[in-house]
Amino acid sequence: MIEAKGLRKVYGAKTAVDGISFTVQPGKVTGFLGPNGAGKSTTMRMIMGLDRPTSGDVTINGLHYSQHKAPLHQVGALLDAKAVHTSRSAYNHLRAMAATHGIPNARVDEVIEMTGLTAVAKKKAGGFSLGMGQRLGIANALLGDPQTLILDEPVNGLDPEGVQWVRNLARYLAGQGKTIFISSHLMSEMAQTADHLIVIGRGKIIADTSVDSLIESQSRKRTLVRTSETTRLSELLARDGVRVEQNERETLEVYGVEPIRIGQLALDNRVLVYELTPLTSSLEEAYFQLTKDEVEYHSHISGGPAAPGGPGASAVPDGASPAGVAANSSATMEGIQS
Ligand SMILES: Nc1ncnc2c1ncn2[C@@H]1O[C@H](COP(=O)(O)OP(=O)(O)OP(=O)(O)O)[C@@H](O)[C@H]1O
Repeated sequence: MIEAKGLRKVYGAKTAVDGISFTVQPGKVTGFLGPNGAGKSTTMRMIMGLDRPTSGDVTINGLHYSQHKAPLHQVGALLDAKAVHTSRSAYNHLRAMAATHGIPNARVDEVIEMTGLTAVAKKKAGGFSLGMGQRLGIANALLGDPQTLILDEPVNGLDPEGVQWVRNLARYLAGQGKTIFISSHLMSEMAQTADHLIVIGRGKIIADTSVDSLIESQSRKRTLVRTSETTRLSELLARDGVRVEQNERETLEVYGVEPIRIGQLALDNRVLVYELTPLTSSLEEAYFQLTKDEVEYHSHISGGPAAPGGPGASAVPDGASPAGVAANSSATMEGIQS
């Protein structure tokens, strides 16, 4: 279980994460959803002890990352693994990592198999495609058979088969009772993978709910009504203060009331209705509604957003990534190996 309480991270003048509290439960896939710059990666880095919170606290199974005696068995993470630059083969990289943590080679074979890397395991990881790099990052995260898995945008740049694979893996591991926390800026992806969603915008939590409840809470209640007496039914509804729109002939869209109320009103007034269909927003619409004021715009004209390590960044020594964390800098990857 991951528990964050009042978690906050300020970089200079920028509040990346603004006092958020949430719990990520075992046995579920929890999606961490938000537009670019919302604070997802910063939160995940704080969970993994890579960034020190400005205030607040976050624990994994009751302890800070650094307090765990065998962290690799507690939590594995793939953080921002866009590329893996190493001259070692995937196999040797994982073996070196396993050796430093007393993990048997048999587990290396297992994770290579699980992540579909068998055919390329002896090849240099530096030459891997994006998808293979992601798989290696996930293999790395799975090495200690951790109870908790944290994946930051794991499907970015993957082909449909890779996306499906990550989805199945997440669901399989959650089914085994593990805590799975996955970030994404794509609602469509999360809707198919997650049981629960934590939505973040500009460093603040804007929803912490099940996928179904999110749709329910965001969708404006609308009913499609087909009747040959649109004018009469519109007048009857309007008399009750109900908003009605006529889009096509014999078709009304009625807002904010249950279909049964419309049906009853029609029946009481002997108006023939031949269709009453509740309309719900898609999850994508619900997400857009929720985050439309929270999107952060960056100018990329003069160098883009502040680079990590910029003013006010917390001091994490180069190559000091905790074991079990895959990252996209070669320095960090080598730091893990050594
Ligand atoms: N080291 C840093 N120094 C200064 N600002 C930072 C640093 N790291 C992140 N930020 C800023 O904090 C905010 C949150 O960034 P973060 O990377 O956590 O968002 P995100 O939700 O993961 O976004 P994305 O989907 O684009 O990766 C952004 O405005 C970002 O520019």
